[in-house]
Amino acid sequence: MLTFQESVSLFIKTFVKPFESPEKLHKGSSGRIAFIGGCDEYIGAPSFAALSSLFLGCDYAYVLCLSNPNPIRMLCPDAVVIEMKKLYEIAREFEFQESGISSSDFFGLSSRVYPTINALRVNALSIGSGLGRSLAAKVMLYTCMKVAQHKRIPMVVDGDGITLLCDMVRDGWLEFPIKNVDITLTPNFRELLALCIVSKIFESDEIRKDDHKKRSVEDIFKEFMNISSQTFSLSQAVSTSGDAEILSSLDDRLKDACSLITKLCKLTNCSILSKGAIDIVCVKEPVKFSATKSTAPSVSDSPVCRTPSKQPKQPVPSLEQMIAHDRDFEIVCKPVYSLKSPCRAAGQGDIIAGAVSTVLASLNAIKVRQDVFPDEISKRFGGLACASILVSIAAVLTYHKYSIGLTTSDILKSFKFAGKTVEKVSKSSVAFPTPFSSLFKYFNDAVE
Ligand SMILES: NC(=O)C1=CN([C@@H]2O[C@H](COP(=O)(O)OP(=O)(O)OC[C@H]3O[C@@H](n4cnc5c(N)ncnc54)[C@H](O)[C@@H]3O)[C@@H](O)[C@H]2O)[C@@H](O)CC1
Ligand SMILES: Nc1ncnc2c1ncn2[C@@H]1O[C@H](COP(=O)(O)OP(=O)(O)OP(=O)(O)O)[C@@H](O)[C@H]1O
Repeated sequence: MLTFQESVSLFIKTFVKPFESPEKLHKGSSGRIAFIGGCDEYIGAPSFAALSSLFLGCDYAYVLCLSNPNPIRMLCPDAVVIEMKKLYEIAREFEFQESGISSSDFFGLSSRVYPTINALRVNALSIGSGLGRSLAAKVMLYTCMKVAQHKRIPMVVDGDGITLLCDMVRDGWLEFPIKNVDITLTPNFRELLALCIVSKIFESDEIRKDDHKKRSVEDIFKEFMNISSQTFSLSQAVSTSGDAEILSSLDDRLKDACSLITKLCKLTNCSILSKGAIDIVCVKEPVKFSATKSTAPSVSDSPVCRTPSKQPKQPVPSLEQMIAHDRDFEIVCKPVYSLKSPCRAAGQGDIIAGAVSTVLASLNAIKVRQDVFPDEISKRFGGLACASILVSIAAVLTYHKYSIGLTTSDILKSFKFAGKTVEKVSKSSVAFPTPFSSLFKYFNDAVE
């Protein structure tokens, strides 16, 4: 297993490798991604995600939105924007019904949109940025899971997508662990807490046993958020010294957060990039699809709407059962130390979702990179941590320029130089593994 810094550096080295032989490239070689997001309220979020992916080298971005597509087309003319408003309108009728929607109507709606999503030639799906929480959004989430499973492509679930996923598990429509779909979750603090609640992590024996100090998981969460000022300085020290492995000096509470996220990863069977003052990347072995034709993700036959207390038919297995069942379940979970911008402009999470999707699409699209890494986990870890670091650096550099006037659109403009930075670092003679200070310096040079 590679160290943190080795994983990130190797990812940087290999990320731009295909560009060395451009004659072999064609449109889409470096990633084709569909972003499913955007509703009447949120136009910016899917545009941020799609632009972030295009800026990091993705060749082709689709946006499938539940609203009028024209504003997104204006914001993001480089993306192919597909309108799914009809689904929204049909589903809305069911939302007004007293009894909610029946399972057969739900699956009916899903099968109406399945052909549209399945027809897209993509290496990854990314759902949730500004998706809203309508019934149509839920149908899109379920349908994307089916498509991702059928096409055997990675799927990123962000923002409202995570909230809907939690709702569906709570209402008995989906079960954790999610099987046969390669999902990476990118929760913010609130979404992480929702995932923990719905996965019943708080009830697992392992958590109770671990929690000598009898703190509730909510307390651990609060402390996790409160450590930001301490870990912020540690993070800065790591970034400048280039030593990302000073885990011995890690705050105990950050260790708690890592162990919690590792358990969540096991319970959900999803990789996780948890966003906050310190991003935490938790990567599991990518899904091994069974050789036989896969079935849809398990969804029970119960109504999907207005049944908040509906329980899953089968109880979620305990952590011990899962570990016993999945003996070779390998997981790496580490905090990502990086300089952070103190300005919390909304939409930064959407940029991360775009970057993460690009990394996963590119790993999926270009098989040659797979030989360079000793194992799948290091490769994925390097990619996700790299995405987090690049967005953070872009935010810091832009903050230095605009101070509190910083907006997410400004960060995106800087993020356009992430690709150039990665290319320069990969071609430079800086030591391997690359110190983060070098990454920062190259990014700064590129932006200026
Ligand atoms: N311009 C746009 O179109 C934007 C759309 N967005 C989308 O809007 C949807 C909902 O996101 P929202 O940001 O409204 O909802 P969130 O779930 O992120 O936040 C809801 C509330 O949770 C609390 N919260 C969130 N993070 C917290 C933290 N770290 N510590 C303490 N409390 C915290 C805050 O009180 C916040 O108002 C998502 O799909 C997202 O992608 C956002 O990305 C913002 C920008
Ligand atoms: N307290 C913080 N201090 C410094 N940086 C932070 C803090 N919280 C989040 N960030 C940075 O912002 C990024 C996005 O996290 P955030 O919690 O804003 O996600 P989000 O809520 O999904 O964003 P969005 O506004 O797009 O919905 C993180 O990955 C991190 O780099």
